[in-house]
Amino acid sequence: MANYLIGAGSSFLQGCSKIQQAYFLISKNSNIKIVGESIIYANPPQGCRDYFLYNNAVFAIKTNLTPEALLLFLRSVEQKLGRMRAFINAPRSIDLDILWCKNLKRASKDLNIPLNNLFNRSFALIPAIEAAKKAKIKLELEFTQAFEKLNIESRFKTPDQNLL
Ligand SMILES: Nc1ncnc2c1ncn2[C@@H]1O[C@H](COP(=O)(O)OP(=O)(O)OP(=O)(O)O)[C@@H](O)[C@H]1O
Ligand SMILES: Nc1nc2c(c(=O)[nH]1)N=C(CO)CN2
Repeated sequence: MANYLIGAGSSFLQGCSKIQQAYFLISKNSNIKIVGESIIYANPPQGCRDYFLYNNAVFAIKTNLTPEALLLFLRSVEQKLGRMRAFINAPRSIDLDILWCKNLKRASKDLNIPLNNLFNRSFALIPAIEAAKKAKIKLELEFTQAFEKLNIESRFKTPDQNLL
């Protein structure tokens, strides 16, 4: 069984519920065991010019599926939850990405592990570290080093803080 970290993001108003539904559908797959999860964060969009807040969370899982089979399964969950790909960075009901896998790397057009930009996207990195900690998964030093470079206060604002 391999340990993976799965990133979930939604830019819909009901983003939290999309992430909860994704969690539920993943937990129903008999080949996957969820072993930890982060809280659901509300973050300003990063790396794109959206106006709305995103919800983001990370699930730590154990599975025997190959990375390719896991990605196909995650795509099927996205479909079930109404994911459309109208254009690049289009508002998304749910985006599920393989962020990282213990002792495994991939670098092809269709699958990068760790996911490109994981280490400079605070919306993915912070919940990834949290989920791994809950699951007692030991992460590489690269995670701590990247975390220390983040300016967390300026990157994580709750909706209430944005009104100040
Ligand atoms: N680790 C990975 N997890 C998920 N998709 C990946 C991964 N590595 C490469 N991809 C590829 O990324 C492509 C784009 O995925 P998607 O449509 O979810 O993009 P996006 O959500 O618009 O952008 P982002 O990459 O920022 O999530 C897919 O075709 C997929 O094959
Ligand atoms: N905060 C946040 N920003 C983003 C996100 C996301 O999930 N959260 N996803 C993007 C495209 O994948 C682009 N920007």
